[in-house]
Amino acid sequence: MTNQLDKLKAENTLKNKAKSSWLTFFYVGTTDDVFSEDVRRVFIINLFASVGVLFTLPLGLVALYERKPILGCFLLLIAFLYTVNHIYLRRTHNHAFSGNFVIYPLYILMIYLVYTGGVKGTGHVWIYCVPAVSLFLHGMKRGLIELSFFTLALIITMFFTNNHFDEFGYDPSLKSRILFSFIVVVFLSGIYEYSMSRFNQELKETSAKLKLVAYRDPVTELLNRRGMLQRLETSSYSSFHLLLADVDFFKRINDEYGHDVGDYTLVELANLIQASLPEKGLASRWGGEEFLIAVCDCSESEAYALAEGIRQRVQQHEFVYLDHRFHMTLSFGVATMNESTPLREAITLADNHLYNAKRAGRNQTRRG
Ligand SMILES: Nc1nc2c(ncn2[C@@H]2O[C@H](COP(=O)(O)OP(=O)(O)OP(=O)(O)O)[C@@H](O)[C@H]2O)c(=O)[nH]1
Repeated sequence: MTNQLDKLKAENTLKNKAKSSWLTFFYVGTTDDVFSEDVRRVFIINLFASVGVLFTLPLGLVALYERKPILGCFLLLIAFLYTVNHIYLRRTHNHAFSGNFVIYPLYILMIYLVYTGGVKGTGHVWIYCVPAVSLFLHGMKRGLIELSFFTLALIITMFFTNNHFDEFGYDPSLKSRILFSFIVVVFLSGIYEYSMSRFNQELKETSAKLKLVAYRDPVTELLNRRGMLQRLETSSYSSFHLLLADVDFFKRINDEYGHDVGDYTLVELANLIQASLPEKGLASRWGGEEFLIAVCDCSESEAYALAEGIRQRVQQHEFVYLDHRFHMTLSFGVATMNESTPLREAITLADNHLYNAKRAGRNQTRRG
């Protein structure tokens, strides 16, 4: 039984690995934000270019074998261009330029196929992939403009040039059927692209809103505990100072004036703290009436001085809410996070120092 479970687990891990390397190939390593329009375009270009190589390479070889050197070389050139395109995209992630690499050779190839008839007069059957690729790569506006020009080129090639279409014994009405069915595909692809980009936009907005709710405190609009931890844990700084502040006797404000005044006090305190922060300082609402501040690029004494500055500023500030006027004070605990003191340990230290500040009578700053 355990053996079977282990086997199943190993199989799943292998499957996941295969899946992620497959995705990494098409996303060229940019799978972090799959809602991003840029990432979506990179994915589509790569997917299309890869499918393109899969088709143009064997068809090019077949064309060469059937002694159609121009068509064969054209197809092989496209297979080569699409392969180079993947390498270029992988290195630069520049999808705007890379998209042109995919679409313009495709337009030319399609017109060429319609003009010459391709292999045994089947060239025109490939034009239906153009609308989807064009709209995917260039979006609605530019895609539709380019498709109008392409349709015009198609009309000229089919109806006004001495093309090879008639050589294959097709019914003359087939040309107009090809044109109309192509326009229908343009229309359907347009609808699909429009709904996809709207859906994507809404998904992005919802995701941004959810992130805001998940990482921000709605009362003070500061980062909340989760947001602050995420910022600190992913910070590129190997050392910073933590200033943990707790409002003294905050319960009395709620009890005396009500919860609304309590909320107003928290907002006012958040504003005072934000206004006192240095350029690289970060403030958060750590808990009920606790604020955690992080500062870097300064000495421990400077971090202590900052805590004292905020404490004095708050002490001198008069809080006014309707006809209520009152003063508040803060107690601070300061600690430093560095190579020898990891983040969680530094937070605990700051908390201990804050506790000492409270025990020593409040309205003061303590450090190690
Ligand atoms: N208005 C309001 N009150 C809050 C909020 N979050 C926590 N509180 C209140 O904050 C108060 C914290 O009280 P205590 O933990 O006893 O601390 P304190 O009164 O500040 O006293 P010391 O910390 O010991 O100086 C409680 O009454 C909570 O209800 C909030 O979002 N809004």
